[in-house]
Amino acid sequence: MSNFAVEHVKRVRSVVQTGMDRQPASSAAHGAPAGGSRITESWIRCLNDYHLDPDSRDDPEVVGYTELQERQESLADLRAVAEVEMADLYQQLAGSGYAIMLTDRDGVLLSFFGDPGFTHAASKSGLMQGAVWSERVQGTNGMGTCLVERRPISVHQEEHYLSRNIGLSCAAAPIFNHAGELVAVLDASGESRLAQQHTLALVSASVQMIENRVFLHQFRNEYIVRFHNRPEFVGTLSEGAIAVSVAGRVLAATRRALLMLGIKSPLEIVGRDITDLFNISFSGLVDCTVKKAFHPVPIFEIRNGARFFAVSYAPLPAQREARQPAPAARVPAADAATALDKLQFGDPAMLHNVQIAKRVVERNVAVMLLGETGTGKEMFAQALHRSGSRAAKPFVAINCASIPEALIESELFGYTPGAFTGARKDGQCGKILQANGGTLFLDEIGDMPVALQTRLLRVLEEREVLPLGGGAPIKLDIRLISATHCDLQERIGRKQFREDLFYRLQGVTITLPPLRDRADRPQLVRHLVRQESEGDDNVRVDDELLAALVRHSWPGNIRQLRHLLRTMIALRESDRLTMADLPLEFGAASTAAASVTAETAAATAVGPAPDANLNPLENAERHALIEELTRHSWNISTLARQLKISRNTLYRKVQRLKIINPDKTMLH
Ligand SMILES: Nc1ncnc2c1ncn2[C@@H]1O[C@H](COP(=O)(O)OP(=O)(O)OP(=O)(O)O)[C@@H](O)[C@H]1O
Repeated sequence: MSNFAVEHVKRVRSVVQTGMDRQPASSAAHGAPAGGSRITESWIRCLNDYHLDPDSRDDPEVVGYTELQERQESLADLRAVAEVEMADLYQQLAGSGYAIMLTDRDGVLLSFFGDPGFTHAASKSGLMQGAVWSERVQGTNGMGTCLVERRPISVHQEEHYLSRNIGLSCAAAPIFNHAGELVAVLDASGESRLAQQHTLALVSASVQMIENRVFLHQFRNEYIVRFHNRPEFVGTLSEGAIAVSVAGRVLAATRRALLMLGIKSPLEIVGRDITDLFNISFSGLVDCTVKKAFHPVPIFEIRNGARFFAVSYAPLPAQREARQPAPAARVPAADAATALDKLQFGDPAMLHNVQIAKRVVERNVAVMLLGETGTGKEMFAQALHRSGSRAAKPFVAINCASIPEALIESELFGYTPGAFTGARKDGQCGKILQANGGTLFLDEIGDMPVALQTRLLRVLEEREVLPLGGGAPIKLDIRLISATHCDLQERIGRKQFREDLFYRLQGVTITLPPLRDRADRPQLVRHLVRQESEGDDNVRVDDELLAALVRHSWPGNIRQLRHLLRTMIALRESDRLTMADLPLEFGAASTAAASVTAETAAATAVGPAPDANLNPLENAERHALIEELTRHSWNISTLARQLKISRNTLYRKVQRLKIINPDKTMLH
């Protein structure tokens, strides 16, 4: 234990045992925490009620993947609103080393936006999705203590109970639903030594915004009365809002509304007529608002006669329709949010991308995805497709770079029977038509031959297809998503890409960040480990390995990372993956220098010479497999059993990776 930690533990015990909590907050010199009695009371709970060891070195408690998903889904509406505010808050605090987090009522961390400099360190102390930050588990801390106290709180460095958390400064505020139940906590945590008052004010303002937005969303099908004692504040963060039924009965009110009206609990007013609250009939307020063109009108509160200014908003026509049962093929909005949300784990650029995508889900805007190979362009396209009302219709992907030029035309447009020599007798329905009603994903669009670009442009403009070899034109209804890793502007300059097609394809452009720039790499690694181990929560990556993976430059992006993890999981000796599980090539590259590319790594590898026809990752896998085969005397059956894969799978791997037994005997 460091001296610092020893001192901290002594201080915690002494404060708790000698009852120094009764000293004034200014007595910090005597050992009492600067945060005063609230912190001391929390320390007492931690020691006396939860029996927590202030120097506990236990791993942070993290819930399983399925449980995390269930918890996230049960707060889907709140998260959708909160994440927009979290992104804003993150921007406001950008550069100050803060992460913004949302926990549910049990302190389970559901959403995380990290500062790149802080994310990795944060994940070591358990600031990551799924981690439990209740006071009972993590001792005095922003999120957990806020949950116990049900009010905003700052917990600054040594005020934390566990010595392992004393590097952190947290500002947390509770989020309540309209029934007055505490449903979540918003928190900003960082390693800054600066005071927290400013941060706490920002966090509290964000919470108010979240509560207001969730309220307006939840009661979007009802009348809403919005009010304030100053007319210019109606419609702002500090307004009060009351949801009212068509009959003029109060359905719910925001916390701010209750505060302004001096009411302690929503139960005091829910179900009552609005005329019990204000000196105006509901229909009178509605008429007056319309007459005054939605300028706030003065109204008087009945109990104390206080004057307010109010506006009554009717449910919008489209929102009224939302009461009708949704058509069967429609995907619920929560699912829509989930497919796109699952693509990111707190990286600000990815979050921004997801937000843009959500905005265009139901608008038929062409989307252009840019990004290096393996950054997830196709996965993003699929999530966008699954998120909208086309989800039940086909998603058809075509890679313009991998089909021979001569075949792209028939692949895309199809042909009628006997259209050309070698054509199938019964003709072929082209990919564009296969995608009709759904989504067409044109990958590597930059590699499409110019003649075909002209044809595609015509199809997009006329919205119909004429199959190769003739036949009647067919009406087209597709959502178009295209992707490329090349610089289309440069191709346009060299006349290799049509400028008019470029503008047609680029209704909205979304740029996927390379893996090396993503702030959520630790969370992404854990997510991929979970997927590759088929949800087995026992398989974990230790800290040293995680640091090496996060440091690596990843020329092949997420694809390369996924393949490496797949190999390591398949070849693992135990469920705790460590540096020893890394293929040698990777280890050499990663420890030699963070910026070394996988190509260089393959060149410096010790062991079997890399095969020039394989990419660096395949060479890494090959190396690992040769080692395992050697250890098992090249006995395929034994190794297959050890790896828990079939002999056939292992044979295929051996062939694909061009592995030959040095004895030249058959593998057995
Ligand atoms: N957000 C993500 N979360 C988890 N896995 C991801 C994510 N994005 C991509 N992947 C994984 O990375 C791999 C590559 O993804 P994808 O094929 O979508 O990339 P791409 O950019 O289309 O690649 P290319 O340009 O080479 O076609 C896939 O295995 C995919 O599962």
